[in-house]
Amino acid sequence: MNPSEPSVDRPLRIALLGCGVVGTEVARLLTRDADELARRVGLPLELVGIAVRRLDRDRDLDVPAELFTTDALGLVTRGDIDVVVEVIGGIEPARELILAALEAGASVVTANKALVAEDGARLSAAATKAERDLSFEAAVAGAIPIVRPLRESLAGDRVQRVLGIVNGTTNYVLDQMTTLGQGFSEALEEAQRLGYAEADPTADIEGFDAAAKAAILASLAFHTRVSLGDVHREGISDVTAADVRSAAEMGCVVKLLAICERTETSVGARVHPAMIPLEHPLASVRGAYNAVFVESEAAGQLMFYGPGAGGAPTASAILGDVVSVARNRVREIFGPGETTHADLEVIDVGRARTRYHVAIDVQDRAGVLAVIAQEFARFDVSIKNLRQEGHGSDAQLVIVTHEAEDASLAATVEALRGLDIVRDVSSVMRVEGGI
Ligand SMILES: NC(=O)C1=CN([C@@H]2O[C@H](COP(=O)(O)OP(=O)(O)OC[C@H]3O[C@@H](n4cnc5c(N)ncnc54)[C@H](OP(=O)(O)O)[C@@H]3O)[C@@H](O)[C@H]2O)C=CC1
Ligand SMILES: N[C@@H](CC=O)C(=O)O
Repeated sequence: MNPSEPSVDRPLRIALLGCGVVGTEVARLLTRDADELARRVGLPLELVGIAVRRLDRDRDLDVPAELFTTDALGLVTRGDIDVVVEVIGGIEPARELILAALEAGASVVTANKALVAEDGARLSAAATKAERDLSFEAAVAGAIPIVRPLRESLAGDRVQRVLGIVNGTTNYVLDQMTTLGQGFSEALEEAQRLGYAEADPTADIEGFDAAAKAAILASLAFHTRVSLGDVHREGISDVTAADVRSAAEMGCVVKLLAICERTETSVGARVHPAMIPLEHPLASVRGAYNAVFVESEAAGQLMFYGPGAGGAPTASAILGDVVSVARNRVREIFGPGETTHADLEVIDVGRARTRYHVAIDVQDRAGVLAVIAQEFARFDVSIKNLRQEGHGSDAQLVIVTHEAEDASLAATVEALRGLDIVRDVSSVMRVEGGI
């Protein structure tokens, strides 16, 4: 057989698991663009079933009612499915369904970052064993191509750092708070209404979603397995209007960042709010947009930017994967399979190097600055700048440190809290990206 000739000569059958914000758009594009997709793949793609939780729901989708089923397992194991698209979310039943689909001979496309971050190694091994594809471009940063660039385009380079805004909901909320002075709850409700948030928005707000994406990015970028539990995680629920103001006074903006770094022998991944200077490219990432900076040895700095959440943008990434795995099915090939072959130590956030912005409410009396400075020096943390606001019982010191180990910075803050001249350490936030 000529390897460039298709070895399958019938329409490819697609099963869709989930028809919510993302699934609805996937089904819409698959049906609307059927002819065009058939030309790109080499064979027609036929949507043969859509698994949902409830059949009685009103759906804004023009497909035959008989496509819908509540028997997702029956759908993926019926024996003639070529590609399963999983957009249910969460761990179970998504994991069971994906494993069953692979075992039944289907390739799988998923947007499920929670599952890929938690059990990516098992899913990947199952795909390799079944000689099928497992693709998850939509799991990180919505429409932005970043999984494939890390897994394929940069596979010959040495990536040193990945710094990104990878959660659309929290970026939307922080942006609304910063630019419109909107309240936290109001902004979150809006993000939910626009389809950006997870089914349980705690996953967004508390940083779990971004941490899952950081685990996937670090695993791909550094070719070593980084799991969700390895990622240090802080969300944005403690970010106050005062933090946002304080950042603005320093010429900064508050963003929820995912930071993945490697040394010769180790990797680290963390997610937390941070102040970044307005002139930094990530500062201008607005609304539900995402951006991922990649620093690699040979290529230098690369930036990937685009819509990070929402039905249509996410469906775009999924359809890209569908076309890609369908082309492989047509030729009966698969790959590239597991790419995490290095075995680097995953280090704790305490060993990460960063800077802190600290606002300390103090009793303003003689020698107070010396006492505070001494605490920083005791933990080997150097002060970059210090400014005093107010005086007497209203005095506040605002300090920005030089880079130090996160553990030393945390110990300094702990020690400050124990001083009798300190009324409160009212804000502690990491500072990233220069200034
Ligand atoms: N929304 C976004 O912007 C993005 C989402 N993602 C990921 O995409 C996935 C889907 O997200 P989203 O579309 O927003 O989620 P939704 O909550 O909008 O949709 C979930 C869908 O799954 C169906 N479902 C739930 N449980 C089951 C079950 N046990 N069996 C069959 N179907 C079930 C629901 O059925 P029913 O309709 O009957 O309730 C619904 O159709 C998640 O993994 C999410 O993390 C990734 C990138 C962006
Ligand atoms: N809830 C997620 C959706 C996309 O991954 C987000 O807000 O980024």
